Amino acid sequence: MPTAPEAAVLAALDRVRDPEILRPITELGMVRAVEVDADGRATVSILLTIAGCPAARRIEADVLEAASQAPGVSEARVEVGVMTPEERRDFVERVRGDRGSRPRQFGPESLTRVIAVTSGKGGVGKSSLTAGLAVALAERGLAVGLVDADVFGFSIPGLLGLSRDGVTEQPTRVDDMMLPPVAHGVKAISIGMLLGDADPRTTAVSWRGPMLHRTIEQFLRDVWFGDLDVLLLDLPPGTGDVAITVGQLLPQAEVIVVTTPQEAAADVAVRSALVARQTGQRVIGVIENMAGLLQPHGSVLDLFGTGGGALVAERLGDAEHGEVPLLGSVPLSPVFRAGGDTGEPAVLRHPDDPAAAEVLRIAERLMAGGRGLAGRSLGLSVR
Ligand SMILES: Nc1ncnc2c1ncn2[C@@H]1O[C@H](COP(=O)(O)OP(=O)(O)OP(=O)(O)O)[C@@H](O)[C@H]1O
Repeated sequence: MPTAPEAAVLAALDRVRDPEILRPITELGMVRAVEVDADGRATVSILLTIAGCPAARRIEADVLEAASQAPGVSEARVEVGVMTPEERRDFVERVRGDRGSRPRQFGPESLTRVIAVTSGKGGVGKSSLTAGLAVALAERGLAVGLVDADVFGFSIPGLLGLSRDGVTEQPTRVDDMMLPPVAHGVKAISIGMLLGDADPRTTAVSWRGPMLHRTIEQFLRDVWFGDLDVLLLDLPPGTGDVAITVGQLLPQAEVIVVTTPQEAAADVAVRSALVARQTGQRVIGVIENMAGLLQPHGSVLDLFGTGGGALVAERLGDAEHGEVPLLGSVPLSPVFRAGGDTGEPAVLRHPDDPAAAEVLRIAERLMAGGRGLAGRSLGLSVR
C-alpha cells in the first residue's frame, strides 16, 4: 500500500503526459516505482521505451516538477531506466490496443475526419496552408495529425519547426510502431523524418510509384497517431501516384483544393480536384492563396491577378456534386511567409496578420461545417 505522500506523488504523475502519445505516463506503464521516505524525499523510477528517446528529457523534467510539488514531498529525484522487451510489448499494446481487435487506423469505421489538401501547380502555398490549418485546429483543442504526403517536396518538418539546421526530428520507434513528433500540438510525419542522418536540405527522394504507395501506406499503418479528430494530408501538387494512392487508401477523405488567383493555376487546380473525385473523394472547398498584397500606403497589389479561387469553385460545382464553396482567400503576406521559414506558424505568433487571420477563419469554418465532426465530442481530447 502506498503511503499518503506516495499516493500524492502517483496522483501528480497522472498529470504528466508522454509528449508524443499525449497520454498520462501512469497509464502507459512508464512509472516503475514511487518511494517517499520519512523526511519527504521522493524517488520516482520511470521507464523509457528506448535509451535516449527524443522525449526523455522532457518526461524527466515533467516528472521531477510534478513529484516535487506533491503534498508531503520535500525534495524529489528521478531515476530513469529502459523497458525490457516484454515491457515494451506491453507498452505498445497499451498505446494502440490489441493488434487483432483494433480497427485499421483511418479505416471506414474510424471517426477521424480526413482532409487531403491538393493543388494543381506546385508552389501555390499548399504546404504552408496545410500546416497553418493543422496548427489552428490543434490550438482550438482538436487532436490533429498531419501526414506530409508530398514525398519529393516535403516541407512540413520545416514549417512546423521540426527541422532546424539540417537536423530533423525523427519519430520514436518502439518495435514496429512509430510515434510521430509533435509540434504546436500537431502530430506530424514526413518522409523528411525518415532519412536517417542525411541532411534533408541536400537529400532528394526519387522513388517510383510502388515505393511511394508503400511509404504512404506505412505512414497510415505504422505511425501511431492515437485518436484524432482530424488528419490532414499535404499531397504533392498535380495528379500523380500519391493522389491516386491516397484515394485508394482513404476513400472517405475530403479534399481541399488550393490555387492562386491566376487563371492558369486555376485550370490545373480543377484537374487535380477531378482526379480526387474519380477516386471517390469529396471536394469540400477551394482556398485561394497569394491573393492581393496590402501595401504600406493602403492599396492592394494583385500580383497574381484576381478571381482564380472563385473560378475553381464555380467550375467544380455541378448538379451531381452540389456547390463547392470558396473557403477563403489568403493574401500574400511577408509575415506569414517568415513564420513558415522559422517554423513558428504565423497563426500562433501573429494571428492578426491578414494571411494568418484568414487561415484561422478557414479553420473555424472547417470546424463548423464538417461532415464527420457533427455531433462528436470535439475539443474534449486532452492535449
Ligand atoms: N500567403 C502567402 N504569402 C507569402 N508567401 C507565401 C504565402 N503562402 C505561401 N508562401 C510562400 O510561398 C512558397 C511556396 O509555399 P509552399 O511550399 O507552401 O507551397 P506548395 O504549394 O506546398 O509547394 P509544393 O507543393 O511545390 O511543395 C513558400 O516560400 C512560402 O513561404
